Amino acid sequence: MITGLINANPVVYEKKRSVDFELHQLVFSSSETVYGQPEKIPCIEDFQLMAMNPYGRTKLFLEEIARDIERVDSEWRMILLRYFNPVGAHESGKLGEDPKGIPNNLMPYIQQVAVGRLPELNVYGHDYPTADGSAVRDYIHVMDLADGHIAALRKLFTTENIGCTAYNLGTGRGTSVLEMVATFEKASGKKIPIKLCPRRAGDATAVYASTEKAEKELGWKAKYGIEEMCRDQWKWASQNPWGYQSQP
Ligand SMILES: O=c1ccn([C@@H]2O[C@H](COP(=O)(O)OP(=O)(O)O[C@H]3O[C@H](CO)[C@@H](O)[C@H](O)[C@H]3O)[C@@H](O)[C@H]2O)c(=O)[nH]1
Repeated sequence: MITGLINANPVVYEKKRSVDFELHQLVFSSSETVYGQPEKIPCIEDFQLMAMNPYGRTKLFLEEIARDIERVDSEWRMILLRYFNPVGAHESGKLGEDPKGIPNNLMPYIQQVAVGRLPELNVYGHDYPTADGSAVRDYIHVMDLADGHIAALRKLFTTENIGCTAYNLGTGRGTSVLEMVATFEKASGKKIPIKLCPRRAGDATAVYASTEKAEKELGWKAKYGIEEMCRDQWKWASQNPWGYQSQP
């Protein structure tokens, strides 16, 4: 029996292929982005879903395809894991994220400012209806995320009638962009210069997870807070300022 774990790549469902490989169990890496601009927070798994940007639509489409497959072929067992915002690195400082080019995401960008590769962080949006005006997300340590996958696989292997079920992988805590910058500055001892910029198109105001379903059904709960996320991200960055490359 093969269990598939796939990320952003589209999955093409081919009956013949699934029979050849006996692939009928799948963990899909979905994303909090499928909640779009939620009317209420925390986000609960049975909320109505929507896409606010092209990336979000890929995740939404793939979730829908997974649900369609399960509806027509009950042999399938699928878990859709909705990652919130994964950050941090392995605590050894040897494994971390190394995006190509200028990073799109907040933490890799902050990290590159801290090591001197970029001059300042553009903070997209300072007029959101949040405590400090910057957008709020649910950041989750990558090691917690990894444990969440193990819990999901256990659930998949032991639950005959799981069907196609979604779980949030988040901490349940919302943190603003400016709070994240301040926490990283503390963890690294580096000043992160910021420039307040207009909102980025396609961004939601505030998104964080309800963790109840994952806690109850997967027996999984995030252990780390933003201090540990920033500590481990900085360990990786300070030991590997140019990621896996030597300095160009
Ligand atoms: O240079 C930057 C980058 C981001 N942000 C803000 O920081 C927040 C978080 O942004 P980002 O790290 O890009 O993540 P999101 O856009 O919230 O989430 C996307 O990126 C995540 C990390 O890959 C995925 O987990 C999500 O599914 C996907 O929706 C947002 O308010 C951004 O506007 C900045 O202010 N400056």
